[in-house]
Amino acid sequence: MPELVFFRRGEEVLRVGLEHGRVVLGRGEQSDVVLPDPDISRRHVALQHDGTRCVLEDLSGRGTLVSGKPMAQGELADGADITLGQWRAVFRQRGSGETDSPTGAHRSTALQPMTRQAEPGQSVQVRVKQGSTEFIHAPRGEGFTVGKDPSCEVVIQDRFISGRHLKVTRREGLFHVVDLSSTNGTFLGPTRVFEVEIPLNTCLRVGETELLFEPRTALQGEAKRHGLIGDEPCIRQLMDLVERVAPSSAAVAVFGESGTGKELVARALHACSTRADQPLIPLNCAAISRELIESELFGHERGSFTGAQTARKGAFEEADGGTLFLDEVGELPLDLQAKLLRALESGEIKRVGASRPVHVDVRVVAATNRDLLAASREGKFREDLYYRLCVIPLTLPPLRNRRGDIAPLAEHFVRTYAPRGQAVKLTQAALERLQHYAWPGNVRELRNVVHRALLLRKGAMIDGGDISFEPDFGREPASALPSLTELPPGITLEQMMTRLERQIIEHSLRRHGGNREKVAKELSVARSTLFKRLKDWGLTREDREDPE
Ligand SMILES: Nc1ncnc2c1ncn2[C@@H]1O[C@H](COP(=O)(O)OP(=O)(O)OP(=O)(O)O)[C@@H](O)[C@H]1O
Repeated sequence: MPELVFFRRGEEVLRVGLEHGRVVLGRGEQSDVVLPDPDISRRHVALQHDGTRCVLEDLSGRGTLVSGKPMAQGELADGADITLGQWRAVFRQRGSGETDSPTGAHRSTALQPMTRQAEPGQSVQVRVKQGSTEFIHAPRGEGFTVGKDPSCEVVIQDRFISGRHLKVTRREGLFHVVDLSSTNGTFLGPTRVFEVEIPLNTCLRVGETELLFEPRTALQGEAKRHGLIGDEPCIRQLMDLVERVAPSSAAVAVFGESGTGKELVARALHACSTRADQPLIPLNCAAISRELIESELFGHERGSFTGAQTARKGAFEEADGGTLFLDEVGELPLDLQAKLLRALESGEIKRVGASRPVHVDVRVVAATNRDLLAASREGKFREDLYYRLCVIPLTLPPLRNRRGDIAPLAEHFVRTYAPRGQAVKLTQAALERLQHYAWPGNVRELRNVVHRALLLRKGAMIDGGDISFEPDFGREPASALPSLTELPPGITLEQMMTRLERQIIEHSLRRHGGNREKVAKELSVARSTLFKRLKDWGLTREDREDPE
């Protein structure tokens, strides 16, 4: 196909295929190819190709320079060099074949509309869209690279894009895009571009991915989309990182004290990834008995152990194509750690009792509130597994180190738990009480405190006096179980039962020095049930762990 190759400052910038029909070049937005240059007329020149000949028609009234001579109208020779302000366009009768989609006369290819430039200092973002999934990259600094390689600021898993595909630099309200010699090219509309300046609200295509440059929406809004509230710089940075690393398949380890939101981060990673329409399978390694954990992870064949009456898929197979969230990964027994490592390295798993392995495509996100490196020094966690899980480490700071998030989180939980139709508010005194507390159980504890205050409040608002904190487990002297008359009046039977259940469990935990195995045995409840209760009540801090 014939084509026009555009150069600026001696560099090839873009190619436009010339189909049959008329293509108008000019400064005005109505032109088929828009060239931002004050020396160019709104509609400067038209090219008409009839399949064999290409005829140029000057529309500027001043004549268009073709190979150094002004031309009003005439046939273009192969290699004719058209001067257009600071641009040059060379006509090639036989294109290089790289322009696989032409710029047609009736399909406006607005290469560089002059409108909607970003104001200096205006925050901008890039919306990365792949099919039904999308995520936001909020650039920091003046430039970023896009590609498959994890060293890029925007990492995209797309089989048609190169390791380092393109580079974007902000330049005077525009985005200067340079294709880094990618194999499959960078496209603006139907046109392959090599270097181009684009304004806001422009969409580039790389492989099967679209990059939309747009004004920044508040990150808080984006974070909220994944259920993560928080506007402290550490949380914004974390969300930024989540959005950057989500599209790759690299293993992510989320560190943080219990209740800081690790599972929420894992869900955000999944939601921002290209796997978002596939399952996210969470598995709590601490809540499953040692006997069952292998089968929960890898599945089992029928009859492989007593009680295995049917074959069953494990979490790895369930998560095939999606994400496996391994919560409390530090609790995994050593023999299972070896099997997990093998599965991660080979991409294959073997069901319990199976003779053959099966291939799985799973992205693993692990979370822990333990110092896994310290655990590996003590021989409790395999160091090689640590490095395999921790390709990208993310750390959630405890709530006491991001006090700016306490009020928005508390208000969020009030909205979540308030009776339908009631707009309950926290008074200043209540907010102050919340602000001055240490939050050993982090956001989960804040959630519980707010929920309790909402249930037990005396007035329409939640006041300082309605706030009560969880008893500091471990330091509270062992006490006998309370009598029912000590329970506050006006709460439902279900709430009373929950409260009583909690007190019984706490009491038992105290007596057994926090050993959950013993508590589960004494109260005849499954370890997983006990763990779930403790988690719901924010009682799973590391300092409350079983002394193993
Ligand atoms: N930033 C946040 N915004 C909104 N809700 C949050 C946030 N962080 C945590 N939560 C809420 O707090 C509770 C605990 O969060 P989550 O289960 O993700 O913590 P975790 O770190 O995984 O805890 P654990 O280590 O005990 O498993 C959940 O109800 C979660 O929705």
